[in-house]
Amino acid sequence: MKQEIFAPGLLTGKSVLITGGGTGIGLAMAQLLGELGAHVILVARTAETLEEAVTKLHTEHISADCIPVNIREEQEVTELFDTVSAKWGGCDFLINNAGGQFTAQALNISANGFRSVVDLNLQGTWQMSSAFARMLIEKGRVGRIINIVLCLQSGVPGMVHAGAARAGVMNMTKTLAYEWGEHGILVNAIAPGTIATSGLKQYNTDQIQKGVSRLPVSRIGRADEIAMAAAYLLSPAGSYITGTTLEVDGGEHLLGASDQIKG
Ligand SMILES: CCCCCCCCC/C=C/C(=O)SCCNC(=O)CCNC(=O)[C@H](O)C(C)(C)COP(=O)(O)OP(=O)(O)OC[C@H]1O[C@@H](n2cnc3c(N)ncnc32)[C@H](O)[C@@H]1OP(=O)(O)O
Ligand SMILES: NC(=O)C1=CN([C@@H]2O[C@H](COP(=O)(O)OP(=O)(O)OC[C@H]3O[C@@H](n4cnc5c(N)ncnc54)[C@H](OP(=O)(O)O)[C@@H]3O)[C@@H](O)[C@H]2O)C=CC1
Repeated sequence: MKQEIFAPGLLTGKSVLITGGGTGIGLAMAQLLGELGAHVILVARTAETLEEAVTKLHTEHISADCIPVNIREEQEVTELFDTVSAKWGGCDFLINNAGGQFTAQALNISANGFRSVVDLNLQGTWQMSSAFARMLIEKGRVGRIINIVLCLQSGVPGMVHAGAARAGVMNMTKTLAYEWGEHGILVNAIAPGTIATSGLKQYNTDQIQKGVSRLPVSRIGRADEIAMAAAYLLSPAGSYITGTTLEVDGGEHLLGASDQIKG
């Protein structure tokens, strides 16, 4: 199906670095962008998971490599881009997909609990974006960034830390699009709704089903539906789009806070 939507070889000659690329939505993006000809570089903390993903992609004739990195660690991020520069001369696209949180009522979240989620979703995304842009500007190359965020229009009950962090990323997306436009760097975000991945295992299945049944498109989303949005933004069709957040959520952003799950 995907091959019928996007032209074969659409991304040949391009390379894309995907954080959280060894699992779920990140792996689905690696698969589609790789099928379309891109060289994919997967980044996450767990080397074993990354290596399994790369092996799988190689069996599908996709050009893939991986580098274990914790995006919360500034030094590791700096070294990552040194390696990407030295090995491949840089890369064209960055997808900030790594992220997550634990669910808890706001009153049960400590300062450190809040900080750990902000560190991952906001600070980590900032560190990756900043290092990527510096690399491009130094090399005189253009590029694109996609930030994977969260559907948060009505607040995010049970995930105050993640909602706040992702709202920060959505605003950062606009500012960086503005500031880095002159360097030929496009910056956009995709806000997924509820997407069937192993990342959902920490949530109650009945609650997910209940939430999903209230959606205008009353089914759970698929990881490849997020991947197709990313392919669109990274293709020549996305060349005049910057500073926007694309909701791929079956209409979840139209629901009120009372329709959402409490932590
Ligand atoms: C409409 C349809 C709707 C459908 C509804 C479904 C919508 C789902 C939408 C989103 C889906 C996804 O994101 S899917 C992606 C899922 N993947 C993930 O979330 C995994 C990512 N998680 C992580 O990496 C980590 O857990 C992360 C959150 C960053 C924390 O990492 P750390 O190693 O720093 O964590 P720790 O050291 O263990 O803990 C740090 C502090 O947090 C506290 N802490 C940890 N768990 C806690 C908990 N459950 N409750 C309170 N506090 C907690 C600890 O006590 C520590 O605080 P102190 O005790 O004070 O020190
Ligand atoms: N599934 C859903 O319904 C939704 C998901 N999202 C977001 O989409 C993204 C992908 O989620 P999904 O695929 O579902 O779930 P996953 O749990 O599979 O994805 C999270 C990925 O992030 C990586 N990661 C976590 N922390 C770090 C870190 N500090 N440094 C580097 N990598 C890290 C993980 O790998 P490792 O643990 O090896 O580091 C993992 O590959 C996440 O940001 C998630 O919040 C947003 C809305 C809905």
